Amino acid sequence: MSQLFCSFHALESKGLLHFSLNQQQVGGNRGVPTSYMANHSVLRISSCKANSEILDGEAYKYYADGEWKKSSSGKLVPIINPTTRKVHYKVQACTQEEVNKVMETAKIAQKSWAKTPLWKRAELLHKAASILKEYKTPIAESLVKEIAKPAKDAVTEVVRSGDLVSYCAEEGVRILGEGKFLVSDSFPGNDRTKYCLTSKIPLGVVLAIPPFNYPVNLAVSKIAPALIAGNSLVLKPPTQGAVSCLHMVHCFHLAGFPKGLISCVTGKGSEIGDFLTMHPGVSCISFTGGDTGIAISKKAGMIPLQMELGGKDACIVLEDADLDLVAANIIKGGFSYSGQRCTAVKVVLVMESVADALVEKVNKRVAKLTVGPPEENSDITPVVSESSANFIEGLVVDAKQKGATFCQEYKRDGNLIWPLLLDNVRPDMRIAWEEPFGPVLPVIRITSVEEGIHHCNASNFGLQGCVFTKDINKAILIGDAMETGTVQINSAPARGPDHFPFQGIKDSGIGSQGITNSINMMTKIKTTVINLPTPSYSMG
Ligand SMILES: NC(=O)c1ccc[n+]([C@@H]2O[C@H](COP(=O)([O-])OP(=O)(O)OC[C@H]3O[C@@H](n4cnc5c(N)ncnc54)[C@H](O)[C@@H]3O)[C@@H](O)[C@H]2O)c1
Repeated sequence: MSQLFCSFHALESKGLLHFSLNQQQVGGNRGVPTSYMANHSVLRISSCKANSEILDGEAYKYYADGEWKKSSSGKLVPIINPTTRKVHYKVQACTQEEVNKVMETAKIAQKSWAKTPLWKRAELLHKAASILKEYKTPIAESLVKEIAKPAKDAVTEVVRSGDLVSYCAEEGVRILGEGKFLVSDSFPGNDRTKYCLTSKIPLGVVLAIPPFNYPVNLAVSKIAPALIAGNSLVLKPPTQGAVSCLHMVHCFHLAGFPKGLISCVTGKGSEIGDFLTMHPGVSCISFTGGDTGIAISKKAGMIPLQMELGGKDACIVLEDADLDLVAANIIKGGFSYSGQRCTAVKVVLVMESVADALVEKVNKRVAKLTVGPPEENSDITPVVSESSANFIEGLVVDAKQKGATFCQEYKRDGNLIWPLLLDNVRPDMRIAWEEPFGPVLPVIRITSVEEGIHHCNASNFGLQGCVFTKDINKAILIGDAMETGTVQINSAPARGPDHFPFQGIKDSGIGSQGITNSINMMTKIKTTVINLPTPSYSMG
């Protein structure tokens, strides 16, 4: 048995090799193992082969035409580990010429994919989902190193992504298997001489651009609906998160999707970003991120756009709320993954009469949050980059100068910022409106519910919001008055479960996500009309 084991410490240090070889060898189109044992020191032979495919020395290759390639640019983009602030990975800096080639092959691959039966498309997606779950360890480890996601949450992100892909395959065969049948005589002046058949057809090439904070989950939430609907897919991963995305794409490669159907191009936004989003070969853009999405929307051509952008999710707390429940949700909603979530609670609007009690309860819980490296599963880990930490600090300094009450001392070490609750924040402070994307949470005391709704609606964002009260009638009225894509009653904002519709209004986005909505968005309706020489009515 021992001769079947191989150990590659160099690769292991890159988070690539974490599986043990056993004798129940392998299945799958490209030699993918059917099962792995997470042994953390050795690896299956087939997995050695697979991983050597995606690495060139220290650098990760990009994926095009079913192959792992080095860019002809000869240049690499470094990925900085937010914890150590040192270069941890390197990815290819793809050129515009390489983007052109990817677009060409994506277009060709899509044509035959559209002719692949729906059940076969679903079957491949199920296969990719199960490989993704088997590969959770190396993908999760990249998430830890690239974006400082706590180790446990990193695994959860990958498993959730596998579930999303499977759910999407199932949902796709149901909703794409149905069309409509219309008859002409329902419209005034018409006899029943026309039968109209509608079906959903693919758009072509979908460009997917996810953000750094959920690079795997927010990539598959675009990839799976695009593929089940018969589109091809070009992925442009975020720089921080690119290696996790490449590992994830490798799972789709191993599942055996046709060549050119999925591509993953890495590189600098400044060199290939605009080139990709304005490329004539792109038929649809699904983007999740910040203000970059607004700029992309203005530059993109006449194609469907799915934009999920920033948020400033308000948490409105009424006098009758269960304050322990509110405090628990503020901690979960405001501080998990160090506040780097689009749906994080980003401003608390609490009735003055219960504000002292709530702030005290939240402070007690803040004191229990652990702060440190993601490898140790700390609650608060370094934010993604130095520039992000500097931005957050700018908001804190502004609040200090304008007289906010600091419930904790402001503390920062490199990219690590300790959790901070700012009480008595006023509307003239930047943090009342801007998205810190860090573990700093403002509390604004309000004297009426209307004041809270007004603050929520005065924001340029409208992603989610939440309201805490025991009075369901009031909750409904307040929820209806809040100009946000979703309102949560008695819980923190959240994107999942992934089949729920998810959308922002105003600067928070265009269109709606969630599995069903994304599949529909990545299709268009085609109709075929059968014209009869004489009217025909069924009698029975
Ligand atoms: N609404 C949502 O569903 C949702 C979910 C997660 C994150 N977000 C938002 O994302 C932001 C944080 O993520 P981020 O910092 O990665 O966002 P970002 O806007 O800086 O980057 C998002 C993506 O755009 C790419 N990009 C940058 N310049 C580009 C260009 N010119 N052309 C094409 N692509 C380009 C980046 O590489 C990245 O992949 C926050 O504002 C957060 O609220 C929103």
